[in-house]
Amino acid sequence: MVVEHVIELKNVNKSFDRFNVSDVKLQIKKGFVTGLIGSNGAGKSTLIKIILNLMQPDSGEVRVFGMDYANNEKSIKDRIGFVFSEDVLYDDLTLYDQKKLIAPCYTQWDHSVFRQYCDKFELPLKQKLKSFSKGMKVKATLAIALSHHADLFIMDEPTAGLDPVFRREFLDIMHDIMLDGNKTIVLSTHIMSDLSSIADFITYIQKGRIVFSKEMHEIEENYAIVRGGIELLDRDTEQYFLSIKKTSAGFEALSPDIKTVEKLFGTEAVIEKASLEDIMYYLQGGTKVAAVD
Ligand SMILES: Nc1ncnc2c1ncn2[C@@H]1O[C@H](COP(=O)(O)OP(=O)(O)OP(=O)(O)O)[C@@H](O)[C@H]1O
Repeated sequence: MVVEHVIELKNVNKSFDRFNVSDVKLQIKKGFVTGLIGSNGAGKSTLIKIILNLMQPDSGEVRVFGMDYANNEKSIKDRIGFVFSEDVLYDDLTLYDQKKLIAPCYTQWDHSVFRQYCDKFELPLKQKLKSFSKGMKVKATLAIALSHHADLFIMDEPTAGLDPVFRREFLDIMHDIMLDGNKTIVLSTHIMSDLSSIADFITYIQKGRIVFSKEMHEIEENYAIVRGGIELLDRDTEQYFLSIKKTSAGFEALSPDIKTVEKLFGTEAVIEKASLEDIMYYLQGGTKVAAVD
């Protein structure tokens, strides 16, 4: 069976006292990098925990590699490399001992790959993990994630706490992984520039709901910020915007369709391509005037 979608979530719901993940439908394509974006508390980590079966949904279906966790947990986890920015290692162990504990959990653990990454990342194997800096701990988790020939990498803010030089190195490693053609990466991050360089798809989460999942190039080519005088806005023109902010000088608005707004406003408005940051900013703050597909 060829599994085109490495991860598939159907109508997933999860309720906490003050937060709900609502009716999440998500398909992650094999062989691509998907970036999960959303503001603090939007639900990215919760979704990642659900995908990894570290948290169970109240309802809905989660399939990874076409399989469910109820019957295939071990074989699914065997093929996933995960990285969290949170501490997931045992502080009282050395990295060497931590590795000895983890290696048997994976059928394809590769000692030589682990050694290579420890050398590359300059990680001391015989030092207790509590003496590692935050960045060193992330690198250690990354070395582990990369050492068992995983097919799917799931990373929750992997570059948080990493210096700019290593962040670039991290992106190079991600590029190298993707050269294989069969690997898939899902990563959540607040660093939009990282995504512009590696993400093929962007899934945007807001208040526990998926607002959109789109191809990166589609976003880059079509989304626009439009600035102009308030007289340009009326019921007809407003329908081309997802969000409008009115200011004393006029309006600023987000459109998902640069060609149409260019035709509509010509030189009367200033029209620029929108960045991912722009899109998040406007979708969160402006007056919402249309549904995002
Ligand atoms: N176990 C839990 N019990 C109660 N509430 C929870 C639990 N886990 C997460 N939440 C709540 O769910 C919401 C979403 O949290 P989550 O960590 O998924 O967001 P996030 O998008 O990853 O945020 P950030 O970018 O700040 O890391 C928050 O309001 C959080 O308080």
